[in-house]
Amino acid sequence: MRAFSIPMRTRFRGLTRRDGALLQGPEGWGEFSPFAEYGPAEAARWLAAAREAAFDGWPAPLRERIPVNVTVPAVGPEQAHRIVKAGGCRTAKVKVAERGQADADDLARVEAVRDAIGPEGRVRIDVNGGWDADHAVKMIRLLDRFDLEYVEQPCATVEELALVRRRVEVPVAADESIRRAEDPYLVRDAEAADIAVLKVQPLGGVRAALRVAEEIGLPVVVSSAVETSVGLAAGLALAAALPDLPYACGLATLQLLEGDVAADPLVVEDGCIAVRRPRVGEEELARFEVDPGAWRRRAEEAGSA
Ligand SMILES: O=C(O)CCC(=O)c1ccccc1C(=O)O
Ligand SMILES: [Mg+2]
Repeated sequence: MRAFSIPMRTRFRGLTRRDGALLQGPEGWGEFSPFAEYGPAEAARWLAAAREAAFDGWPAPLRERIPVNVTVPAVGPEQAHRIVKAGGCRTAKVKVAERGQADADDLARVEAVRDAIGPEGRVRIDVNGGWDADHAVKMIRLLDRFDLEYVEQPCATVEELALVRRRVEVPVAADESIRRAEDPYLVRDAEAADIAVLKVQPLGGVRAALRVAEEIGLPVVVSSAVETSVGLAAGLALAAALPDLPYACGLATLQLLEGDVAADPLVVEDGCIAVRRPRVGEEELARFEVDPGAWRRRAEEAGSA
């Protein structure tokens, strides 16, 4: 097992570095990078995803290129504009409702992103459960001045998502209500979302995520957990194996990191990422490598959870 710690270009989800481990097996490399606050039971699914990548490989791809969105952290409007222009994507996902910021900050950021991407581009927002239902309805209606493709996880609970979905025109996507839920199908049963955001590591691998996609019966957006090219490759494999892929995926997150462990990183070309498995480069890894001891212990704990 090898371990890495890569600085983030801008703070994201309160993170300033992305830490994780890499395991190698006959099929290639797998990434194990659960967030620091996750316990062994939750981390066990992330470990299963890494083991699948290294030892089992993935189902055959149905497509070669995956359209992706540029991810815009909760930065000021000028920086948001620059990120979208540099991203080269026709879809942008904008983080809103950051703790310590005001509604006016969200309005200014989304306005700048719409301006940067142009009238033909798509703009979606991700609230990470930061609003209560009444505030969500108010903010979604305000922000829809800039024409929203959908709103991801406007509120924390499935009940609130269902309430908001009935009160706004903008489609609702569920993320945390699927990947961190005991029962991901509550969203389906409560008719709480129009779209399912699926992430490979939190769901326990590409095959596990494909089963969720099939069972949940909603259009899927594959998104990353801010991973190196090794973890992103698993997201691409999922996006490539889904029977339908109507939306751009949130896999352009290498742009959020200062560097990568791959010799041939998964970069965006013409708004898409090519479906392939990059090689871990010794020189690239060396820039960010840390002692793997803590990650070995974390994997052991997760393995026996
Ligand atoms: O979807 C994207 O564009 C990037 C991925 C992303 O936003 C994310 C990354 C790590 C943890 C949570 C999330 C999230 O979608 O909420
Ligand atoms: Mg999200």
